[in-house]
Amino acid sequence: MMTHPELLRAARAARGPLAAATALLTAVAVTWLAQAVLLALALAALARGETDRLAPLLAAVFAAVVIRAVLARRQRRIAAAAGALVRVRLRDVLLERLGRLGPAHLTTARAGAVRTTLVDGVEGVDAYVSRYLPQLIVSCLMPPVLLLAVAAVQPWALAVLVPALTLALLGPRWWDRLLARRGKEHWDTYEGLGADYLEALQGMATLRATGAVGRTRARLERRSALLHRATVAKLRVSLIDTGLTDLAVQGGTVAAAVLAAVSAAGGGTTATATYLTLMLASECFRPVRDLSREWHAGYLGVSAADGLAALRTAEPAVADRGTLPARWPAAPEIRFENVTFRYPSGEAGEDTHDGRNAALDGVTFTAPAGRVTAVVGPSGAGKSTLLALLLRHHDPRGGRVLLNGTETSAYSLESLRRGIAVVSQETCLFHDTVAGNLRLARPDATDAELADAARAAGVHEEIMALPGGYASVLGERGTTLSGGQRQRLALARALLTDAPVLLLDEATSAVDERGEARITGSLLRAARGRTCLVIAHRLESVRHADRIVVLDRGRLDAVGDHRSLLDDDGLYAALVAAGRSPEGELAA
Ligand SMILES: Nc1ncnc2c1ncn2[C@@H]1O[C@H](COP(=O)(O)OP(=O)(O)OP(=O)(O)O)[C@@H](O)[C@H]1O
Repeated sequence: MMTHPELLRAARAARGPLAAATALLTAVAVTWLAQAVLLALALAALARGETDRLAPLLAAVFAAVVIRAVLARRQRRIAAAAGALVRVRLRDVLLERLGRLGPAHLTTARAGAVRTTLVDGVEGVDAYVSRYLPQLIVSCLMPPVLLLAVAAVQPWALAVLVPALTLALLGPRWWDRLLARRGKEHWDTYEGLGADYLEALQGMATLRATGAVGRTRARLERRSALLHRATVAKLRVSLIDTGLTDLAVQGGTVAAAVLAAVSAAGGGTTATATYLTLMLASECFRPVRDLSREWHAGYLGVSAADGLAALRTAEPAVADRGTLPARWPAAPEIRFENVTFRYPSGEAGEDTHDGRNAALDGVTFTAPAGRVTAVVGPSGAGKSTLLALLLRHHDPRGGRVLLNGTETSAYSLESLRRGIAVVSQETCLFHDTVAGNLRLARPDATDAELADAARAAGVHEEIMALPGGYASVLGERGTTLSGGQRQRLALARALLTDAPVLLLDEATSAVDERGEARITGSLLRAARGRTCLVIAHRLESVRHADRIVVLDRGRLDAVGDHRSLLDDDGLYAALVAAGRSPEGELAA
C-alpha cells in the first residue's frame, strides 16, 4: 500500500474520471463475487445430483464473465483518460513553475535531471493514478464485503481469513516504506544518469575534440551498471514484499479450505455452505493479488513523487510581487544605483561585509533612454551579472535597478521580461521553419517584417539561399546553420519583438570580426529608438556606442565614450591595446 501526498494531490486533477474508474473496478470485483457464488451453487447442485439447475447457473456464470469483460474494457479506457488528464495538468503546472523559476534554477539543477522529472516522473504518476490508485481503493473496499459474505455462510472461517487478510494487506507496509526510501535513492541515481547522458549528447563535439568520447562512454557504462545493480537490489526487496503477500494469501486460502473440508467431513455443514466457503475464501484475496500485480505502477509513481514535489514547490530566486506593466511611452532609461550582488555560492559567493568577492560592488551608472550603452571589462568583471539583475533572474543584495525611475521589482515579472529582448551567446533555435523560429518573438509578424528584421541582422541573403528560404525547416535534410548564422537569426528574432529594451550579451561572438562590425552597425541602426545594453566580445564593435561602461572585478572603473576613455589611458585603453595585440582575447 503505497501512498504519497504529492500523488494524491496530482490525482485531484482527474477526480471525476478516477471516481468513475474506481466505481467500474468495484463493479468488476462484484462480478467476480457473483461468479464465485454462482459456481459454488452449481457445484453444490452437481454434488446433490440436481443437474436440471446446472444450465441456468452456468448461463449466469457466462453472463457474469461477459459483463465483466465489458466493464473491464470501459474501466481501462476511463482510467487511461484520467491518467492522461493528470499527466497533462501536472506537466502544465511544472512547466509554469519552471518558467517562473527562470534560468537561475538551471544553474543549480541539471537540465537532464529536470527533463527526467518532467518526462519519466510524470509518466510514473500517470501509472500510479490510473492503475495503482483505483486498485488500492478497491483492495481496501472489497475484503470487508467479502468477509461479511463469508460470515453469513461460515462465521468460523473468519478466524483464519481475517488474520491472513490483515497480514496480506498490512504486512508489506513496512517493506513498502523501506522501498519508498530506496525508491527515492534509486530515482536520484536515475535522474543523475539522465543528466549525464544529456550532457554527453550536448557536449559531443567537445568530447570528440578533446578525445574524451571513450572515457565518457566508460563512465556512463559504469553509472548504468550501478543503476542496474541498485534496481536489482530493490527488486530483491520487492520480492520479499510479494512473498509476504503470497504467503498470507495462500496460507489463508488453504487454511479456510481445510477447515471447510473438516467441517463437511464431520457433517457439520451443507454442500452449498462448503462450496461457498471455499469459493468466497479464495475471492477474499483476489483484490490483494490484483494490487500486488499493480505494484510496479505504484512504485514508479512513489519513486518520482519527491522529485516532482521538489520541482513543484521550488521557490524562484526572486519574488513576483510587482504589479506595474512594463510599458513606457518611449524606450526607458536604465539606471543601476549603488548595486551590490554576490551569488549564493561559488567563487563570487563568500559573504563579506566589505563587498570583497562580490560579483558586483556598488555599481552606479545610467544607460540613457533610446541609446546604446556598451559594458566592457575583463572576464569575470560582472558584465553578465548586470544583465541578469536587470532581467531579475536575481535581485541585488544592495542598491537598486531602475527602469524609467521605477525599481524593476515594481513591474510584474512576466511583463518586465517581455519588455526586454535578449540575445545571448547561446542561441536557441527550435526544430521548426526559419519563419517559425522568427515568429516565436511575434506570431503575427508579416513576411515583410520577418525579412526586414533578417536584413537588419544581416542574415536575409543566407536565408534566401536555403532550399526552402524562410520555409526551410532547421535541422532537417542538412538544413543546418553556422554558429554565426544562428546568432544573426537570434538577433533578427530579438529585433522583431516590440521590446523597447534590447540586451546583447556577446551576441556576435560566433561571427568573424568583419561580420561583427557589419552586424553591429546594422543592428545599431535597426535598434534605433530602443535602449540597448551591449556586452561585446571585441571592443572594436562597441567603439560607436553612445556610452561605454568599464567594469573591473565587480566595480565600476570608468564611464565615457570611446574617445574620452582612450584619452584617460586607463583600463579601457589597456583592453583596447590588448585587443589589438596578437594575444587579443583579453578584451570583453
Ligand atoms: N551562477 C553563478 N554562481 C556563482 N558565481 C557566479 C555565477 N555566475 C557568475 N559568477 C561569478 O560572478 C563573477 C562575475 O561573473 P560574470 O559572468 O558576470 O562576469 P562577466 O564579466 O560576464 O565574465 P565573462 O566576460 O567571462 O562572461 C565571476 O567571478 C563569476 O565567477
